Amino acid sequence: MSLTDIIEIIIISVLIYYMLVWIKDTRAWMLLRGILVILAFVLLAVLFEMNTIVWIADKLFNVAMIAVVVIFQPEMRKALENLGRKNILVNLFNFDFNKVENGKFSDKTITELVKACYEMGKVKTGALIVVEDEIVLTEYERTGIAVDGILTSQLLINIFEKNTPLHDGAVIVRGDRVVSATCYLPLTDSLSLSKDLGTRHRAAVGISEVSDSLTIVVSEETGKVSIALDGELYRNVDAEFLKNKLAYIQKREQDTSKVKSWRRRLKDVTKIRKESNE
Ligand SMILES: Nc1ncnc2c1ncn2[C@@H]1O[C@H](COP(=O)(O)OP(=O)(O)OP(=O)(O)O)[C@@H](O)[C@H]1O
Repeated sequence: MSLTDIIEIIIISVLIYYMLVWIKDTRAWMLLRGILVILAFVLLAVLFEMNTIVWIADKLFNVAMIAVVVIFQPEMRKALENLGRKNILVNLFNFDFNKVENGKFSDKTITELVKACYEMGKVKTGALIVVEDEIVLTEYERTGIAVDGILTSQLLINIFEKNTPLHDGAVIVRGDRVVSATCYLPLTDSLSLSKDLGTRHRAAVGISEVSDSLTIVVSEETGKVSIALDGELYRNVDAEFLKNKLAYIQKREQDTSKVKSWRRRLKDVTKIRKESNE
């Protein structure tokens, strides 16, 4: 056995491990159990030489593979997006062309967001605000009207004011700017979401399932503020909780851009050296 074989075994083991973890974390787990039942059935058919069943199973195999890809398209897409999001790829190939350098939002933006949400809650103005993280939401941004303005509580309150042209749909926030309003988001088909929640909350959970964004919902009915993050809905949160979650997203961005800031620091050092040489 050569060194290459050992490396190959390690790579395949790691890939199988990550695939099993992925299957366990998604709806694919149920599917895998279903497939195992069918495989056991086919195995029995082979053992007892039930040739017609074996022939049907053989013919259905290719169709089943295509069906799996179609059924799990959202999960596969998310898995690939997660792969592309990993620091190694992003930093090696600099794939995040759409991200502005130093694109994380400031503490001021957090304060303005929290202020706007609770002020809108007080007067029961409905709002849906998506705070983008690493995954760029261009395809959803395109469904709305471009705004590209610095985020302030006044701007958000103005956008969501009832009977104004921009109040319907979602606002997308990138860094310290509101990039787009009236955006249409994908709705979740989660059955675990409470029946008393309507499409605004479903849209918030929907976008959190397909991206790493944090979405804030202000209910028009109750004035309560909720957060959707990683497919979970945190209902009726207080200002402190919202602030902490936003700070967590802000820090997470800072963590992923460690290599960038390291590069920037390297550039600065080279610049200082050049200047001192001159
Ligand atoms: N797919 C979507 N993308 C973006 N915004 C949406 C989407 N679906 C609904 N909305 C927004 O939600 C509003 C309707 O909210 P609805 O009353 O159905 O939701 P809700 O979850 O009960 O919220 P609320 O508590 O505010 O009533 C729409 O007017 C629209 O602004």
